[in-house]
Amino acid sequence: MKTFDELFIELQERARSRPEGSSTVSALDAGVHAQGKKVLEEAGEVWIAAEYQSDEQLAEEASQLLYRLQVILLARGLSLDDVYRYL
Ligand SMILES: N=c1c2ncn([C@@H]3O[C@H](COP(=O)(O)OP(=O)(O)OP(=O)(O)O)[C@@H](O)[C@H]3O)c2ncn1[C@@H]1O[C@H](COP(=O)(O)O)[C@@H](O)[C@H]1O
Repeated sequence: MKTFDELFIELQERARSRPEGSSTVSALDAGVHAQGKKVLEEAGEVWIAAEYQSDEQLAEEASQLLYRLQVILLARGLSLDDVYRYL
C-alpha cells in the first residue's frame, strides 16, 4: 500500500534512473499526446465504474487515473506542491 505522495516520489525515481521494463519510463517516452489520451481513457473508466461497476472496480480505475495524472505532471516537470497550492 502506498500514498499518492509516495507514488509520485517513486515515479520521480523511475524517471531519473530509467530502469528496464518500467511502465513509467515507457509512458514518459510516449509523449504528452499519448499521456493525455491515457488520462482521458482512465477518467472515462472511472465514470463507467461509478455508474455501473463495483466499489472495488471503481477504486482500481481511480488508482489508474491517479497514476496517469502523475505521469503527465512528471513529464511536464511539475511537483505535487505545484498542484497542492491550488487545493
Ligand atoms: N500504479 C501504477 C499503474 N497504474 C497503471 N499502470 C500502467 O497502466 C497499465 C494499464 O493501463 P491500460 O491502459 O493498459 O489499462 P486498461 O487496459 O485500461 O486496463 P483496465 O483499466 O481496463 O483495467 C498497466 O499495465 C501499467 O503499465 C501503472 N503502472 C505503474 N504503476 C505503479 O507505478 C510504480 C512504478 O511502476 P514502473 O514504472 O512500472 O516500475 C509502481 O509502484 C507501480 O505499481
